[in-house]
Amino acid sequence: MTVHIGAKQGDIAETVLLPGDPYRARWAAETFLDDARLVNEVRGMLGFTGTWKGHPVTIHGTGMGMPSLSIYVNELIRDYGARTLIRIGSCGGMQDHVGIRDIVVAMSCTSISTPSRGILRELQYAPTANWPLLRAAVLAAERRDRPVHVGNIYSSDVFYDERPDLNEQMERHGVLAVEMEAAELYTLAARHKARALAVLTVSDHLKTGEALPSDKRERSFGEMVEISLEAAFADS
Ligand SMILES: O=P(O)(O)O[C@H]1O[C@H](CO)[C@@H](O)[C@H]1O
Ligand SMILES: O=c1cc[nH]c(=O)[nH]1
Repeated sequence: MTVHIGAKQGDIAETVLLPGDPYRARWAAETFLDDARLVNEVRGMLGFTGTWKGHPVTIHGTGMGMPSLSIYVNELIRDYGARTLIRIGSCGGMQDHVGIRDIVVAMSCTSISTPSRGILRELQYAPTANWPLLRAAVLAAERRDRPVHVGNIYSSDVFYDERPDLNEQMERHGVLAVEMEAAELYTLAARHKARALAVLTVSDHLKTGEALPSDKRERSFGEMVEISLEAAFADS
């Protein structure tokens, strides 16, 4: 047990899928895993462990924003031995060609700041996906009949953004979508020699104002879960 995770040693799999929403963790575990059992509910942050095609998998919520994700990912890696960590999140489209419900696979993450800023200081570190996971996820996504976009995303500290000028520059420089966790996930994984990826589904669009309701964010988006599971075990 850790301060924030009540699971016993051995209750967490080496492969962990990480939605921001703990109820999406429950939905994904019930939908995609066999023999899923609750392994954490400290502070209502639900984590489940089961198997997918015989492989042990944990699906654990991170909460919203990089400080919250940092707590769970630090404990999952350092105390429970997680080695492959894939964020399954929602995001806001920032380009005209990125549509609602499209899949975005994050190759790299732009940010203003992350919790690691304190140690990276003046370094403009570029949080980057694990290449074998990225390649496997893109191949898995391309096998489906749904648009997939691969590239740079923006990991923001805020949902209610007040800097349209920055969004304009990011759109101009090809940033595909905005979310709030992946940059710190990639940074922590690099620091601890683990593998990380973010597979996202577009739930909102910054340019058109479209937005899916909360129940769709919690209980749909199955393709990003399947793509993530296929990518995690592509080499096994
Ligand atoms: O759907 P999740 O995974 O929570 O991800 C996105 O949704 C939340 C904001 O509504 C932020 O956590 C953002 O990154
Ligand atoms: O617009 C959005 C949608 C999802 N998540 C975000 O952080 N922003």
